Amino acid sequence: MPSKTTIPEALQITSQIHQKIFLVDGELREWKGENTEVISTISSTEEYAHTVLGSIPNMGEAEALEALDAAIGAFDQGQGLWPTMKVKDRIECMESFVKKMEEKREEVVKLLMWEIGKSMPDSYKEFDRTVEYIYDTIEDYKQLDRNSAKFSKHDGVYAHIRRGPLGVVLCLGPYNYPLNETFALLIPAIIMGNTTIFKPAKHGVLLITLLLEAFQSSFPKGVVNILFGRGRAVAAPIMKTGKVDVLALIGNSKSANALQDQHPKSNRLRLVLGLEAKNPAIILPDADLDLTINECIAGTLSFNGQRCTALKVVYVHEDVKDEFLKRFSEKVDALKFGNPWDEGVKLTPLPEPGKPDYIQELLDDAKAKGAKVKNKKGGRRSDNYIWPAVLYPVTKDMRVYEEEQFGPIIPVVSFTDIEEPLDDMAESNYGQQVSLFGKDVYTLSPLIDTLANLVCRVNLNSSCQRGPDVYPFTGRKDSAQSTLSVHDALRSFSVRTFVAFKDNDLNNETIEQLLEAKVSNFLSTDYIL
Ligand SMILES: O=C[C@H](O)COP(=O)(O)O
Repeated sequence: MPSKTTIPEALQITSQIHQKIFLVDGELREWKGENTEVISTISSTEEYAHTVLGSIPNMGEAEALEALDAAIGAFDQGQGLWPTMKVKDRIECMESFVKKMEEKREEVVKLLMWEIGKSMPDSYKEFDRTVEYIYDTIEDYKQLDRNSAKFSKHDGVYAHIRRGPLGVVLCLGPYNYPLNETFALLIPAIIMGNTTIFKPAKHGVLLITLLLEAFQSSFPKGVVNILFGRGRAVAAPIMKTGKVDVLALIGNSKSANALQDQHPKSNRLRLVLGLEAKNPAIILPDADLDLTINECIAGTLSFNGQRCTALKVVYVHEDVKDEFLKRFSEKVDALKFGNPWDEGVKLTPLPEPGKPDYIQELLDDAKAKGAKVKNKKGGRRSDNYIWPAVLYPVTKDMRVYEEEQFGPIIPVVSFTDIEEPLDDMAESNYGQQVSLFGKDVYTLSPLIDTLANLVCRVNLNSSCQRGPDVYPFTGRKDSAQSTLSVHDALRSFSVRTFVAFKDNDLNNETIEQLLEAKVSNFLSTDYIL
């Protein structure tokens, strides 16, 4: 693992990328219009102020509609193209892509650090986790296909049931996991036989351009179309046509709702959405505080709290509140701030110029309404960074109680009756995960049952997280639509479809011939009988 990266090295990578290229209908096309500068997140520090890493095309309606036409063409042209292609051939395309992607590991990781400020270990983890996700998806897809080889028979009717694609998928990924979360949508959508239009987020976008050629050379034309620009300029015109079958987005519900509203037949639209969350930690009086504090540090502050799964409010029982606040605050102040490649760094620059100002607003609002900053460094500004603030007591009238802060600020609420956090969770607009810290099984057991009906994942004595990627990733209320995971995503991007036939002489003969001919995925699978 390289120990350091430098601006010249980052610029060398970006200068080798042909930054004015986009992918439509199997062609890497040259963009001749306006561009937008990509400024490094590390620019928020004085040392690297205003480092321009490159630029990306500022596309609009014309390119968006060309990409849509290409995706529709690749889906609709019938026999032999992507949706009807033999499963093993589709798998070969995906294997070819992932192999080419693996060759780009070092460059992609460096751009993750420079573009979004993710620490070096976490950047490698994001890349490796994504590659593993693709291989696991391929394996799971093979298994799905193998299982579908079995015929059903009920009341004299045979059925061969498979999973088929839904159509055209518009895929929009987030800046905090520009590779992993985007590909957690894109890869299952593609492998299931859908065709796609993908637009990366505004941060973490150059690293996608590193992979354009791998996409172009691995998949038939029109299967993957990649555009750049603002969501409003690119995604909205596509939605307005009403020709998108799936909106796949990880981001905020405001964008998801706005796009959904553009679709004239939104009742036909499948939604695969990963949205906001306000995951709480609940600390019971008998919790192991050493473990709890470590888990809460990771849960609240990994990648500066810029994770939808981050712990965004801590409920601590009154009996252990003082000790928790003291020790937790000391640990927060002992974390190391620095550039992503610095050894042992836990806090890194924030990507959006407005983010530290927003955190400051939340902090000022809470302080004006009676909360105190419990850690010595809390709220200090250094360059464009704001040091994590541990806030107590936080009350319902404060903005930080309600809003998904998605950054380094930690609201703490104390309770004496467990009904208090449970009522808050029941009233919340969100329902993704919870972390529960405690030991007594007779207290934990009924609580786990209750919590499991309020959120979709209860983490016992551990922080909230999405992975391992084989586990379901979803949420209740405004937190999600559909489920992601290696296994679930294949189902989220497909529909069950089948061929049925009555048991008669003509059919018996026809089926035998179809099985023999092996020309379609139906009634002729390689694994059948
Ligand atoms: O932004 C939300 C991500 O899904 C969080 O994923 P993670 O728990 O793996 O960091």
